Amino acid sequence: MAHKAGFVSIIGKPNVGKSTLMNAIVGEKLSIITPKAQTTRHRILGIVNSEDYQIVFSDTPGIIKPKYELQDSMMSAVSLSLSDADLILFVTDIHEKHDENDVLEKIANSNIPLVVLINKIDTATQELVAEKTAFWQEKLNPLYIFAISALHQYNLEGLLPLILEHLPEHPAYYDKEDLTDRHLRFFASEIIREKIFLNYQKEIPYSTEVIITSFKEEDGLTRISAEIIVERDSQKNILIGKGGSALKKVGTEARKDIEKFIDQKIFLQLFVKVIPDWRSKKNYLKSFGYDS
Ligand SMILES: Nc1nc2c(ncn2[C@@H]2O[C@H](COP(=O)(O)OP(=O)(O)OP(=O)(O)O)[C@@H](O)[C@H]2O)c(=O)[nH]1
Repeated sequence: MAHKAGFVSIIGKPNVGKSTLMNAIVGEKLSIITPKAQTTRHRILGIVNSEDYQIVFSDTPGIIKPKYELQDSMMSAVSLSLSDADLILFVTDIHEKHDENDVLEKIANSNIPLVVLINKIDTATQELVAEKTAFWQEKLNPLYIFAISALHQYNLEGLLPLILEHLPEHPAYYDKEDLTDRHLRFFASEIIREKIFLNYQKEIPYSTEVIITSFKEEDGLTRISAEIIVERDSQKNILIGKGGSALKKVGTEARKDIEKFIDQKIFLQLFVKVIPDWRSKKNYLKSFGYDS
């Protein structure tokens, strides 16, 4: 059999379960998963390798209407991933409302083979599943529709064979040993950001960015320093907490997860820095890796 390789884009609104799905398929915790919307800002690649194929998954930021610069650059990540995909997996939450016709149009008009995944069916009745299946059939006329639960890994078995069927014959794009094209430091920053999302309320998670300023592997120990960027002094105070208690909790939780991920002891130092209005400033966004 000839070798197959290609790109699969996982697309959908925020919080529908894209990261959960990709992680279930890739089998490693590559994307961060939290119960809050829009936690995925970057285009993350997960790669599934075997002797005969290589599937490159991109997990795009949830589809949204751009409100400020940061969201603009998220939308261009979505467009980019539509442009180079061999197959689109459109993920929708079974309970989601479908008011974004512009986005659906973009997908329907892309001429790329389309599979609709109706997710979170563990939270719905059979009648609703049937109703939504008919709705998406009519709306997008996809090649296939699967009713799934990414979280409980239900009805995902058919997905891999279907993807392979639509992958072109092509040599591998990435080294077969690699699981992802991102460096460990990227995952370290994503894990820290996940802990911020889990530990703080309201606007704090959306006003922060994490930058790894140093990542040094020594014998048996990795030393990591990270800056947490916020927009205002008041946010800095909340992040740090009374006597540093809040930041300490984030640091401890992040350290444990990073240690599990890289399978090595780490020493983690966190600093909080205020950059007023960083989300609206293009040059900062660029230095954080959001290139538009
Ligand atoms: N009940 C149920 N919950 C699910 C399922 N799949 C995902 N979730 C939950 O939905 C929430 C969002 O999941 P994510 O995978 O982060 O969603 P996402 O689409 O990647 O979100 P963004 O990164 O914000 O675009 C998490 O709390 C998941 O545990 C499912 O099949 N059933």
